[in-house]
Amino acid sequence: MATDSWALAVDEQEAAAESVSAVVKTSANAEKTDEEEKEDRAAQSLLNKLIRSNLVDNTNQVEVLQRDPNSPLYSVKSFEELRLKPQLLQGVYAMGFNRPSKIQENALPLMLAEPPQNLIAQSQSGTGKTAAFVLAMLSQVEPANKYPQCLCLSPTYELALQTGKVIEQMGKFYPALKLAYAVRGNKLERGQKLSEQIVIGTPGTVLDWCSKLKFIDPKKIKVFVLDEADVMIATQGHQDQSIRIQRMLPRNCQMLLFSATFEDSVWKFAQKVVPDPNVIKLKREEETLDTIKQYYVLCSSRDEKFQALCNLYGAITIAQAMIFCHTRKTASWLAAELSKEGHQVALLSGEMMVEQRAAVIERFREGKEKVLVTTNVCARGIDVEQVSVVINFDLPVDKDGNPDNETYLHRIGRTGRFGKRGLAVNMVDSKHSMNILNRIQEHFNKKIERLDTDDLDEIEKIAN
Ligand SMILES: Nc1ncnc2c1ncn2[C@@H]1O[C@H](COP(=O)(O)OP(=O)(O)OP(=O)(O)O)[C@@H](O)[C@H]1O
Repeated sequence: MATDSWALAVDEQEAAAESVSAVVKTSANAEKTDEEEKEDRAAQSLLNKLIRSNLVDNTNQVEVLQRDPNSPLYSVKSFEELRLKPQLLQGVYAMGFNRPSKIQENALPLMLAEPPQNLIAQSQSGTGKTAAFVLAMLSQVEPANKYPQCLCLSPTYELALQTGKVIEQMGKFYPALKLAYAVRGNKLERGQKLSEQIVIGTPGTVLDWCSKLKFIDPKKIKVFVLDEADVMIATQGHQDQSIRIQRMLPRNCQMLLFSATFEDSVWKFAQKVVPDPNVIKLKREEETLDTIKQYYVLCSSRDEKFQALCNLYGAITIAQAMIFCHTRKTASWLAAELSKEGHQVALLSGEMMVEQRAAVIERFREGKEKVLVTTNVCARGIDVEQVSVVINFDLPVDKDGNPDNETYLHRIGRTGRFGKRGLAVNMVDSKHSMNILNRIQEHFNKKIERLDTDDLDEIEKIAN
């Protein structure tokens, strides 16, 4: 098709699509609001926890900023060096941990020092932060004392439960140790005092339990952990509540704060909650487009995009692919069409409960399905490492309709550790999306080649 008539056709198509999307936007299936995006951060974090069974590798150096720059930098290569109580070491080994993770190497000696040190630590999810602070809590707790001594704040009930599970596993050789969940809906009788040694909960309920209801005596807390600080501050009110709780704790209480990211707002918050901190940072591995072959295909309609996709599948062997769509509606349509063609398709959709989403990703990861169709919001922050083919059925744009370069990079980029070659195919169906594609090319200064999916020889070539 000549470019002009293509452009004309897609303009008409786009105008029609826009009127449809206006209807979609006002319906319950509308694109996400900022508020929902914030909730998503908690969901994302939970998803990562649910599907992760191993540590995430990272070859970046750990950056350590010690409160006392004169004290020697101490790092451990084994858990024995930490002189943990025997039942704790037993717990660590029972979890299958042989040696400390990269962040644990530096964080554990600081956290277990005498006197215990305050710490702010940032590293991407899956690098062993939870295990590290659970170890710090368990090494200080006195199971014989029947009152709360360690307090851990989590942004949501579900995240609190996940941390609780780690405490239970790691602490299983402490028979007298008990754990309480300070979460909404967990009602205690007035006047009661908690006997559990570790309390984990969400800021609102913990604050009530420490102040109004007095179930916990904050003055007896020895270790205070604030987990997922970046998710925490995204939730209305959590920041203030956390600060109010922190103010009730004794001066010598150890304060620990963990976050996967470290934007300015998190850093400011961290400094308010953790006095005299040591700071540990582990940079996320940089993703690059260097090992990726990038193409675009010109289409004039959604059906043509689908046809192009079928042609790709007909010509090359694709072990596993991830396909990104802009809306849930397109994603469900595409998944249904691909199933009709006989593909084993998994659909990741925003309506699903977080556990259902985790199950879908898990199955895909295990190779039970070969194609994963998803919207961007659903898959943000989730690494499915083995995927070598990524299709942008719709290009990633932000809410103002500008190219979302960061998402583009995250969808198709590879880090050093998965430096395998990959293939990315972008479907372009309007002047507008061509413009987005051009801006993405400019941003990364990387050429995206045109691919004619009607030409089988050409497709075969790209696979080699
Ligand atoms: N030293 C270790 N050796 C082996 N596995 C470990 C070690 N430390 C943690 N793990 C495992 O690695 C995975 C990620 O650890 P963990 O949950 O502590 O990371 P995290 O940084 O807290 O992640 P998130 O931010 O998602 O909570 C878990 O399955 C955990 O059991």
